[in-house]
Amino acid sequence: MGMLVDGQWRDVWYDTRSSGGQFVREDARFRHWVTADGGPGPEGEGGFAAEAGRYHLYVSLACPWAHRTLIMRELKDLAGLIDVSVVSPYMLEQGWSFDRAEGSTGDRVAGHDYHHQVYTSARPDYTGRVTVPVLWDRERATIVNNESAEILRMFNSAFDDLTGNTQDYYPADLRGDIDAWNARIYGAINNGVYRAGFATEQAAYEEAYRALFAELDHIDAHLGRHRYLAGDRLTEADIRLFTTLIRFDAVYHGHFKCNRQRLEDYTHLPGYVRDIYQLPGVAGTVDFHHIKTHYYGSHGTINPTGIVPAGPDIDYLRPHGRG
Ligand SMILES: N[C@@H](CCC(=O)N[C@@H](CS)C(=O)NCC(=O)O)C(=O)O
Repeated sequence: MGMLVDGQWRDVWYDTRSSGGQFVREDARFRHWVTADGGPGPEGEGGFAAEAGRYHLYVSLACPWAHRTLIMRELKDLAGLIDVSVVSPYMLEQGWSFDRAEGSTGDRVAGHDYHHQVYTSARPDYTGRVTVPVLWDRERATIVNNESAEILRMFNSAFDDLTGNTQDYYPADLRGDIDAWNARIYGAINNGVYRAGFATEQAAYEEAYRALFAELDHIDAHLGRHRYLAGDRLTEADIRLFTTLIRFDAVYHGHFKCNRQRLEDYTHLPGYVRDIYQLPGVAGTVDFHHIKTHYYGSHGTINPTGIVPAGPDIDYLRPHGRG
């Protein structure tokens, strides 16, 4: 664990002292956009046209943010156009690293040993955290974007002419609703589990814990009336929620002390998770070995022994009863 400062790797843990024991997530730094014709995207310069084989996705199978992009890649038939490198599940002194053990792939573009080298090859004097996912452009040899929410949007539409898949997970008529769900789910749930787990003061932990379960309660009730968050259509808001929920009982409940109850103890959330898990292509993106090994094996301050729990034993393929 660490970060780059002026292109030099420093092995430092998150600073929670300056924020009253709270974990504060840093904004991603690379914000360019791939567009169908290479024209400018909403936040970045142009010059990144959608092309088969040009872009590469660096992910961790453990990471819920990277997981979103892997799911969208499946749902949008992008696997043949955008290839993937999978980092080692362990994030230790050098941060994310590359090897070929345990289902990792190594760095398939440049053969780097460490993910921070991907960042410094894009920007030699980079200062900031070194995170996954990263969308890499082979042609310009740089990072296009390292913010999963934006990579998700690009995957949703930029490559449609190449794939012929025009399924829209951010449809214009539902955007207000989707944006509202995303905002509350990011704070209370996606980032909320981390705010609970990485808190270093009791009050900061309890505040995150309360907000997390209040929001899960709210969503569980909502899912009693609707199949998905925005009604009867699966949208990106569901994908963004799913990647946290599928990790909940295996990791966040124990490791991050989110233990008021298990996700499986809710009424509607478990079937909703299975519904999404059973969509074509999704189950193949879920790797519980990487998920558990990463969290329990990488956070020495939280789990010093590195013992990885054997359970839970949950069958995500049993009927979901929704639909
Ligand atoms: N806002 C980013 C966050 C990504 C992120 O924080 N990824 C984690 C893994 S789950 C990471 O790489 N952390 C390394 C670090 O913070 O040093 C996104 O959604 O893409």
